[in-house]
Amino acid sequence: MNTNELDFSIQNIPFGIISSASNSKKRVASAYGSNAIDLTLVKFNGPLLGNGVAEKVFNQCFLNDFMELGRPAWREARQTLQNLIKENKLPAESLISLSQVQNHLPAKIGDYTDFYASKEHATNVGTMFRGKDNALMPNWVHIPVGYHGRASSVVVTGTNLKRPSGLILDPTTKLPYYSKSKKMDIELEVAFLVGKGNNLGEPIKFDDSEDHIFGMVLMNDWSSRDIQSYEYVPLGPFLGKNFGTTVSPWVVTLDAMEPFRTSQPHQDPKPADYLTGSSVHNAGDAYDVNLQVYYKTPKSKDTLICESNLKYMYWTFKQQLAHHTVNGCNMNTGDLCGSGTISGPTENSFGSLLELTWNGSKSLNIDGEERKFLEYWY
Ligand SMILES: O=C(O)/C=C/C(=O)CC(=O)CC(=O)O
Ligand SMILES: [Ca+2]
Ligand SMILES: [Mg+2]
Repeated sequence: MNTNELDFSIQNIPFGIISSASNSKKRVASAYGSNAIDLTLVKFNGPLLGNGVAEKVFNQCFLNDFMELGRPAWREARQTLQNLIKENKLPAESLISLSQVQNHLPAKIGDYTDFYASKEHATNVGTMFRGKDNALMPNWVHIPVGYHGRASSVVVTGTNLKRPSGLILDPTTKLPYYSKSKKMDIELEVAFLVGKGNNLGEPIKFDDSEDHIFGMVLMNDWSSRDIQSYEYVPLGPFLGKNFGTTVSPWVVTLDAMEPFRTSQPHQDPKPADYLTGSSVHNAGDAYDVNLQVYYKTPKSKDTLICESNLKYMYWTFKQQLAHHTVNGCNMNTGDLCGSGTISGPTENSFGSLLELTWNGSKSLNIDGEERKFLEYWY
């Protein structure tokens, strides 16, 4: 098999936390081909990771200590691993089949913020919640709109979540009643993890923002639409969102993403200077990454319901980080920032069931079964 075609090619070299049957201790790993690479069993001799530093930061149950070292150290780890792979010198004992490892939450996440960066998603949701004349608020094209989420309920993919209950509106009586959510939804997102933070009062400049981003994970911002649509006025998402958010276990660094750089959607009006920096505006700060959502019922096969792309984000991660800190807000190592639901221009690229079924007004065909939101037996 050509390993360049694998998710875990020599270009990728992601970082994550694993444990295994033979060693139940959580520790830092990378992945190559069909194996995890246990980084506690690899020798790192470089200037930044030698002298016992690697042993210290890789013998941890979260990536935070490694992330705190900064981009030159992340690069050194990546290059060391790429060289060892090329020379076929990875120690045999460091390789564990991915089917034999358990993946864990990659970082200790202190704070979680979720943005709202797809213009198509914001317009679609706004149309459904507020009507088409108030769909996209006038501020949306000037600032990357976001809200503070809840870090405690961010868990690794595969963790079971319970359907939330709460107050939802009865459209006839116009009064809320307590119920299990009947409109359980997903949100297709990519999130970045902050590597190095900033001091309170000292914004991260747009031009420096990439050095503060450790890497990206896939994220599902599970959402209860009936709880959300009742509670969100005027302060925004709360219990409809904070019952669980899942992230992928492997963090893909920005260096791995370099070949996929592309332009973001045209920004008109041109954003404020702190959101564009000194470079030519929109010089390629977006990433071309195909994203897919599959729906599976207990009986069905995996059924493709959405094909989107990370490049549809109107506001880039660099702009989001510059914006988040422009007022002096401090970010810490391990903070998680979600892109916002990544919907594209066509109907099959909508990143939530809310949009794909237009708030339940039409159904999806899942391998012969009809679905609107995530099944609820009334
Ligand atoms: O009230 C609205 O317009 C909707 C807000 C959200 O659903 C927030 C959210 O999670 C943003 C996103 O994922 O793009
Ligand atoms: Ca979201
Ligand atoms: Mg969520």
